[in-house]
Amino acid sequence: MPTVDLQETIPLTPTMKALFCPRLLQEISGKFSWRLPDKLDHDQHLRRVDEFLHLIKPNFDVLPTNQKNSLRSFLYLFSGIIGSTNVMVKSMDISIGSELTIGAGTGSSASFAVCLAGALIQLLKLKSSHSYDAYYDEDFSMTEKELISEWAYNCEKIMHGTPSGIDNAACTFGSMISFKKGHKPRHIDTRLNLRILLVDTRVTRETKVLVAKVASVRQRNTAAMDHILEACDHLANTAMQVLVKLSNGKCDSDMESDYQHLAELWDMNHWLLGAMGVSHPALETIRAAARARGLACKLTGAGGGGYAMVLIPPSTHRSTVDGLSSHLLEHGFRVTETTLGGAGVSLEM
Ligand SMILES: Nc1ncnc2c1ncn2[C@@H]1O[C@H](COP(=O)(O)OP(=O)(O)OP(=O)(O)O)[C@@H](O)[C@H]1O
Ligand SMILES: C[C@@](O)(CCO)CC(=O)[O-]
Repeated sequence: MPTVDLQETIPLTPTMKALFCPRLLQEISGKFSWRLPDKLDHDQHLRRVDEFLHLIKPNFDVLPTNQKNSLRSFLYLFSGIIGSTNVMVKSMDISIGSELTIGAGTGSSASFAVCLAGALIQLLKLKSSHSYDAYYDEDFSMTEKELISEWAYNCEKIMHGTPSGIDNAACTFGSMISFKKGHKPRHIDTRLNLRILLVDTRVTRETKVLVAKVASVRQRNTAAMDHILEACDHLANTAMQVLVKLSNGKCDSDMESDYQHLAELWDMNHWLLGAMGVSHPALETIRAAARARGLACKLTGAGGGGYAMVLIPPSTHRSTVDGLSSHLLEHGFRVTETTLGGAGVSLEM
């Protein structure tokens, strides 16, 4: 795992002895299957993983949090998925890379877990198929994607404590999704080329810590915070309507006003997040530079540093985007021009 500067050799037979055959939740009988990630006794399985890691790595507690969580998630998924089958596993090399900055609000933990769960499920498919070619070119089915997302959600619990499930859903299904905790993600078919500047503040932070901070602000100011959260919900719903309109729109002048409306919602969302206490001086510096050029800018993920996103409507002059990028680069930020709505989990073999 070069991204977290970790190279480990994990003994296979002791892993199988200690962690294979995960248990179902107490109230459910039968044998655990990798097809039922939500029925796994998460706490018990994670406890076994932690005990095993302390056994094979006596210095486990002094490792950096990044490395600890990556190892815990890896063993959790490997034993949870492969260890619930009678597929024979042999020694293997697994290497996981990423282009994302870790702990910066672009869901690197979910993307890591989604890729790993996808790879392990594909390995199971290849191992349990009689013909090696049977699954060679096939991508994941919708049911498989749902399982990948659920496994990744379990890993997010290891990383974040109380994740909503939005990051694993976005990483798995790609495109754009409408998401509310506890509900199935809804796919929005926008066919939009929504351009953004993704700006890395280079201020690292931990999502778990920020989420806990918001929870404590809410505990002291419950009614006010609930109104802010409700306002965020309204903004998101309106933004979705605007995105759908933009995706179907044909008339340029309508499009321009829809983009302006989206920019307004973009800024309002940032201000509400700021009221919850998750902005940062570096994010405000980036926002000021974007504002000076008439562009909307908001924080992403849990805030507190990490990334800002500047919306670039199609009418924006190239010189405006280049001027903003140079300005931000000169101030030590990293800038990537990209579009929103990637492909989701997919196989390349
Ligand atoms: N390529 C990778 N290899 C190994 N571990 C990774 C990799 N990418 C992410 N991780 C794990 O994910 C953790 C980062 O999770 P964290 O939630 O703090 O950041 P994030 O997911 O980038 O931010 P956010 O959840 O706010 O979008 C790291 O501590 C590490 O354990
Ligand atoms: C900050 C948060 O909304 C996303 C982190 O990328 C937390 C969550 O939804 O679990």
